[in-house]
Amino acid sequence: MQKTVAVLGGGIGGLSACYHLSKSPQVSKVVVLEGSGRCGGWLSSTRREDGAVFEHGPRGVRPAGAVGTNTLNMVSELGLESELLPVTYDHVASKNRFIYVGGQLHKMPSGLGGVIRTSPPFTQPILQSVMKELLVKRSKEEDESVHAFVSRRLGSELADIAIDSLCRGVFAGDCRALSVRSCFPPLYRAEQARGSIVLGMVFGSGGGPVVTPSDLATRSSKESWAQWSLRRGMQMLPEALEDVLNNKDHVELHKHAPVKTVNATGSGCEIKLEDGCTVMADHVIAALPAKSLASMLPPTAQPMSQQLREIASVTVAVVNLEYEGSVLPVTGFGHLVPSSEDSGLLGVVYDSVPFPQHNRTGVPSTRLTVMMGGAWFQETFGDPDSVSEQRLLERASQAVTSHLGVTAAPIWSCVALLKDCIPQYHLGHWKRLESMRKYISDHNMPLTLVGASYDGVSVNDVIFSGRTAAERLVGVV
Ligand SMILES: Cc1cc2nc3c(=O)[nH]c(=O)nc-3n(C[C@H](O)[C@H](O)[C@H](O)COP(=O)(O)OP(=O)(O)OC[C@H]3O[C@@H](n4cnc5c(N)ncnc54)[C@H](O)[C@@H]3O)c2cc1C
Ligand SMILES: C=Cc1c2[nH]c(c1C)Cc1[nH]c(c(CCC(=O)O)c1C)Cc1[nH]c(c(C)c1CCC(=O)O)Cc1[nH]c(c(C)c1C=C)C2
Repeated sequence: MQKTVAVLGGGIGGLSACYHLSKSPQVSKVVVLEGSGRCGGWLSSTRREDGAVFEHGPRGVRPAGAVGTNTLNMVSELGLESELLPVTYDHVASKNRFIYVGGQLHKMPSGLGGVIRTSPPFTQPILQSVMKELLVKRSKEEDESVHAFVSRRLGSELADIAIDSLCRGVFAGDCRALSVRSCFPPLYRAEQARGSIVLGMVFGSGGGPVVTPSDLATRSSKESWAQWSLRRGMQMLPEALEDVLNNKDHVELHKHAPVKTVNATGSGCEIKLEDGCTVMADHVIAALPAKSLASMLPPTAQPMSQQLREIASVTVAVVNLEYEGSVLPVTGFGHLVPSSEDSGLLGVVYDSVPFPQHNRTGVPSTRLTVMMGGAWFQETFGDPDSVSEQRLLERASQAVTSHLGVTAAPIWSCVALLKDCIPQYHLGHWKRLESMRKYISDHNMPLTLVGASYDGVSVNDVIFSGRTAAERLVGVV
């Protein structure tokens, strides 16, 4: 029987689900309901008339692994190949990443030399921690914080500085609260399968999907791409998806359509919008933040809503700055700041280094992005609804001056407050997911969960979750 499917949320996860559903002959109609006036969610780029592009959300996608291959396959199908801006592994933006410790920038150790030598701010060679790791016993715990896991296996110095910074640079989160099992599944699996991260990396630890690469994905691995963006910014990706979907007769894409409630009927679902309209569907794919979905479910689904509400998220202030000329004292991807150095200042991306194509044309300039807040937003800036743009701009400019010695004032800036933009997979996240999915199955709910709140926050993970949901629904996997 053919199905009508409603996709709630037109972020990259919802668009990906819709794209894959729209290819199936088993789906007669797909209705996407997006609450805001644009699709794409956190993929948002400002394009200036002089050619400059500024990213407010993601700025680079990794081509590695099955999920990276899957995204490149979609990019190829969308005809975006000529718009790609690849950055290879031998590019300075891939080789140089810095951390700001003790008031100074330090290059993160990389390559064999970096692992053998003692590189400040670390007080011993990383190789020493790696050798000792082989001897550490496997844990019997079902989950552990990222900090506890790394302290136990690699020592507290790496946990306090490197892993603390990494968790801020990916989740804007606190490694003492984040779950290793859910945030870094390959690390967890390596210990479970091989008894060691190092052995897991060398011999593999199983798990993970397999995706057949397109010519584009094959080219990316032959050419050693470390990351990629698009000529007119990451927003090109949802725009291209939207174009394709708008040209399909059986797809309806509604913007300004905030969903209020979702109720299971005997044979499907009734979706009520804020404006009073009703949409009926055989199945619902919810590609919304967990908290938003929780507020839509009926009181009878309280155990499910409760679990959804337990998936926290953090607010990040993203400040784009543009400077006249070349102002950076170092060159690389950017720098991260461990929480012990300055908890409210997460890091600075040197956007002009990986993607100089996004600089304004003609006149030299430097584009930087300062990211602030995350798990430390409230203690640093107070209530997100009360903090002024001026305060955020001043804090960001100050950081550029003190960390990078840039004394000139920015010639252009943009402050964006991204409320609840990155979900936090806290300890026990895997159990919450298992229990929610069991609840859905036990109650025969015509509902699938998609998006960053569940199985990975990267653009690749979210796109893959949309595809998996669509394919499971139509019985491909
Ligand atoms: C600052 C920042 C930097 C990042 N950097 C990177 C990076 O470099 N690389 C990378 O891979 N990933 C990065 N990410 C992560 C990635 O961008 C996100 O995890 C991903 O875009 C989330 O997609 P989503 O579709 O799950 O959710 P969202 O983008 O949140 O989409 C959900 C959609 O649902 C809509 N919605 C909400 N409520 C309702 C309602 N009631 N009714 C209807 N619609 C509703 C929203 O308007 C939104 O469009 C970054 C994220 C942020 C915030
Ligand atoms: C300073 C804050 C942040 C910076 N980027 C993000 C935050 C919160 C968000 C983010 N960055 C990445 C991802 C996707 C993860 C993935 O699995 O692909 C997300 C959600 C990519 C990323 N950025 C950094 C790392 C180490 C990674 C993981 C993938 C990779 O190795 O490329 C480091 C990093 N992020 C930021 C800075 C300033 C920085 C390091 C110098 C900004």
